[in-house]
Amino acid sequence: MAILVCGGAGYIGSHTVKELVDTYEVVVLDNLTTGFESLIDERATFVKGDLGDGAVLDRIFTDHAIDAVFHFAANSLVGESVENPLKYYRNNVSATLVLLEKMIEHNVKRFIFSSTAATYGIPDTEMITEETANKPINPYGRSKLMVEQVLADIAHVHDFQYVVLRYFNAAGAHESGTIGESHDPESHLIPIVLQHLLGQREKISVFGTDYDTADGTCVRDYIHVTDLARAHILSYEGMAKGEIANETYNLGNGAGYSVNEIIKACEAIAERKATIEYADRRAGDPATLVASSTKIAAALGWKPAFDLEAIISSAWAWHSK
Ligand SMILES: NC(=O)c1ccc[n+]([C@@H]2O[C@H](COP(=O)([O-])OP(=O)(O)OC[C@H]3O[C@@H](n4cnc5c(N)ncnc54)[C@H](O)[C@@H]3O)[C@@H](O)[C@H]2O)c1
Ligand SMILES: O=c1ccn([C@@H]2O[C@H](COP(=O)(O)OP(=O)(O)O[C@H]3O[C@H](CO)[C@H](O)[C@H](O)[C@H]3O)[C@@H](O)[C@H]2O)c(=O)[nH]1
Repeated sequence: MAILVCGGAGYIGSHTVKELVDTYEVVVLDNLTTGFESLIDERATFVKGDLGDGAVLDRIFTDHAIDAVFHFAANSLVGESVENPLKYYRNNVSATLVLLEKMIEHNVKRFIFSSTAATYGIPDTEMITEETANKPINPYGRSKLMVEQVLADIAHVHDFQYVVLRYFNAAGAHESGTIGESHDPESHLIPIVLQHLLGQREKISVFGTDYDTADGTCVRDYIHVTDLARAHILSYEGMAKGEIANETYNLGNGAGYSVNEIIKACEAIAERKATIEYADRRAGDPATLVASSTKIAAALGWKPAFDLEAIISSAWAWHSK
């Protein structure tokens, strides 16, 4: 049995492929719009193509005995989604519908979906559980929530099971040092700070200092990419064993760090001093997003193995190379 990883040339997808290939046959489908072929483990079969191309999916589902699809492929820049909503609804929703139709047609029954904390919008609680209301405030978050709703509807009428994983802030790099966070352009805080400390950026802009948090900067929950990868494998195996089906889980460390705290932690690991510019708020940023991940811990025994220091150290090792 094989696993199809859509978006397996991207940051989180490629780390998950690396965890999968020891045990499973893996097929990666990616159009390389934001991903890199060099990140894909050579033991996986790579098909360059688009999620929305039914003919490519027909070929993959005919040529390989696919038991499950892990779906990472999406556009995921919040600001861009506000500027260009149709791109997000087309790629994150419409193309996903083609994938789901082809799965049903070819009798592929298991699906793991990369969702996001952005479905919660600006939550009215500091510790977000899966019961916290979904009120996305941008097209990116809405596009992910739409797919979540589609999944519930189709699982109702088809022989089809899914797990939705709502990641908080993915960060860190693979322990082998061979792959790490590679977005171009990079928008995420930790790689930006590390690139600056390596002399690749002039300064760091801190977006907003007047939030209702201890030091005025935004607080986020950073989770190691390998912990995310392992949650996918546990979710798949839980579904395959019949232990879980049609569930939604948060994935975070349960600890919040402010932008200032992240910069300080990066400075300590890199043993270098950053040049910081305090800038205006970035549109669409909630003050605080911290996950309660007790639901997946109870259901599947998932627990993060990496704390903030391990996350930043692994990212520093990758970026320094
Ligand atoms: N990085 C984070 O902190 C974070 C947080 C929450 C959720 N997510 C979600 O996790 C997933 C992976 O994020 P990432 O940071 O690895 O992003 P990424 O951009 O590195 O990876 C996405 C991959 O999907 C591919 N892709 C996009 N559209 C495609 C299409 N139509 N057909 C085929 N391939 C396509 C891209 O080429 C890329 O390789 C996304 O769905 C994202 O929304 C990420
Ligand atoms: O140069 C920078 C970059 C970021 N930040 C701040 O650092 C925090 C973290 O920002 P990231 O861009 O690293 O991450 P986000 O919290 O914005 O986004 C992440 O979580 C979101 C859910 O809320 C989405 O899922 C998204 O895909 C995922 O990357 C935010 O307060 C942001 O304003 C800065 O101050 N300066």
